[in-house]
Amino acid sequence: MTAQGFDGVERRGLMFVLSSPSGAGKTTLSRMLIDRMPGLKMSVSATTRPMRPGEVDGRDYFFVDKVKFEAMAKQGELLEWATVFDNRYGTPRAPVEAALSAGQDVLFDIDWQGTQQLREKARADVVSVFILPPSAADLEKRLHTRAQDSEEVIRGRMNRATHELSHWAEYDYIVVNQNVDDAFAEVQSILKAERLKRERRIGLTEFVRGLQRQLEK
Ligand SMILES: Nc1nc2c(ncn2[C@@H]2O[C@H](COP(=O)(O)OP(=O)(O)O)[C@@H](O)[C@H]2O)c(=O)[nH]1
Ligand SMILES: Nc1ncnc2c1ncn2[C@@H]1O[C@H](COP(=O)(O)OP(=O)(O)O)[C@@H](O)[C@H]1O
Repeated sequence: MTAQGFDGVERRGLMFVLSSPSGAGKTTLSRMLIDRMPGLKMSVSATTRPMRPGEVDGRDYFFVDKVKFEAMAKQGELLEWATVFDNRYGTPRAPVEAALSAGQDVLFDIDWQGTQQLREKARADVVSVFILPPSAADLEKRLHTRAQDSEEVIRGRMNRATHELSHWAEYDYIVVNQNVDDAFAEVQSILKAERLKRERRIGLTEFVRGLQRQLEK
């Protein structure tokens, strides 16, 4: 699984994970990353939760029923999966493997349970970012302004936020999403720096040898 860096040095593709309590801004930041960062592909999850207004099957999620989800899990088609808010969510394996071997990095919007499973499978290739809301009041306001869930679902998501938050320290980076442009710039810097890490850049030895040969002439 290798990617060509923008400077021509070959490197391993990475798995870039964003997690947060619901409403903190993962979806917003993911869309900005996909639009503005070449070489990054979104992993589209399968879920048993109902589609929200404005969501598109195959773009936001693959919306499947419980029977289909169980069959996918049983046949090893999911790289990881978890139950969140009484619904099942999982990452289809094939598109991730195809993207990585085509030299792309893959972006995941998954919860802490999925992040743990990815880390167990490919620790060195996983870069994880936890997004925090600036305050509980902002989180609640964002869940309301999104206007896509019932009062009851919003209450459930607020109640679960404390549990989600408790996993913040398992992540490599923490970003507070107060101003969305600032938060995006921070997440983008993390990805740019991680792409340059020496241990991912398997083509470096050859590149430096080439430089040395040129210097010796
Ligand atoms: N483990 C795992 N979690 C997922 C996956 N897809 C989405 N999630 C998480 O499930 C939670 C609920 O997602 P969703 O219903 O879209 O609500 P959101 O929190 O408003 O984005 C979020 O924490 C997502 O990150 C997946 O494939 N695997
Ligand atoms: N920095 C921000 N300031 C104000 N509103 C925001 C900010 N970031 C995201 N939002 C809004 O908050 C709502 C929830 O964001 P979303 O990206 O759907 O969160 P998540 O995917 O984590 O559940 C959306 O309506 C989004 O437009």
